[in-house]
Amino acid sequence: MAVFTQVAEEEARELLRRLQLGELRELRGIHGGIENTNYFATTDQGQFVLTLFERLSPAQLPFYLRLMKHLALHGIPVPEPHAVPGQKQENLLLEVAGKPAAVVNRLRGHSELAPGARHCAEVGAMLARMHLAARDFPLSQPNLRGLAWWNETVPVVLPHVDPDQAALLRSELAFQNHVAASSAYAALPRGPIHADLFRDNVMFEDGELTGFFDFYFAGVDSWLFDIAVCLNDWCVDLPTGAHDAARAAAFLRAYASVRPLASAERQLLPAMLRAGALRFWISRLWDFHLPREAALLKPHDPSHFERVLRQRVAHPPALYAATS
Ligand SMILES: Nc1ncnc2c1ncn2[C@@H]1O[C@H](COP(=O)(O)OP(=O)(O)OP(=O)(O)O)[C@@H](O)[C@H]1O
Ligand SMILES: N[C@@H](CCO)C(=O)O
Repeated sequence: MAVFTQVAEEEARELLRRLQLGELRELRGIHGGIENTNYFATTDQGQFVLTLFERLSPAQLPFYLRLMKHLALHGIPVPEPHAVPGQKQENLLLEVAGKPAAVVNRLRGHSELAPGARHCAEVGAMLARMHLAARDFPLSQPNLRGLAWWNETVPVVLPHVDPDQAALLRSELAFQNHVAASSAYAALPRGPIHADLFRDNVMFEDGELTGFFDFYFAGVDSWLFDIAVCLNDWCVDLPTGAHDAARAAAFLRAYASVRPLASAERQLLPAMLRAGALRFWISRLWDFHLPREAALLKPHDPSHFERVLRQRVAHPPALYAATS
């Protein structure tokens, strides 16, 4: 369940009035997600989502909320956060029940958990549009689950894994540090990325993409890393983690039709697929073995991304044809 903090209807009604989003008709807790408290709020003007941030530091939130606003204003379908009219429009962070909070538009549709090549192509094309639309976003915050975090966290999870897994974590981390020091890596185009665009963070309605959401791992990093995170989720078979060449080609062709990949990106794609798998293997190991507040977390299976990483190392996919 994902209502960690109860919100009184009266408080939600008052807030929606202040935001000039209409008169509350229904407030319903959302039973999904493990990080934040979420409610669907329906008013006589539309459908919104009220999120109370349970864990994220208020210092990090303006980057996420203003990025969503920026993307929405540039025509990318993402939940648009609302500010109180008359106050500074960049002030999107609200307070509800003593917690930092936001009110955003509700996206239509549902997540496509068994995507085909057409869904992957839609996500690829929209991801490229999103990268381009975020180029002039003025705030900067690093990807807080990037290389520095992997270097910090691998030693923390090593005591919890077997010797074979420890050897793979150590060697892959060394490989990624080596890649990050290369001139090709320095040449990768960068900007704000979603960094967690899995199947459950995208909505479709009648086969059409209606939006990307859950931007709370976004940060500035290489665009290629975002592509790799998507390929590792949208274009692998669950639960084996095996690469699906048709879906990957559809994704990459659609992405490259909006923004052709640079030569450094084509060169580093296999390495970045390994990086994307390593990132989620580490975070899942961390959540599994070192739960922060056990009651709030139902950790994802870490072994899935161990399998994806082993596959990426053993069989670097030949994806280049789709990218040029
Ligand atoms: N803007 C939105 N429009 C439509 N549905 C939304 C929106 N935001 C959240 N939801 C719904 O609420 C559910 C939970 O949201 P979300 O996945 O962001 O949870 P979380 O706890 O914040 O994060 P996590 O996915 O990391 O557990 C989503 O699966 C989705 O069904
Ligand atoms: N997408 C992440 C969860 C964090 O939102 C995972 O599958 O491990």
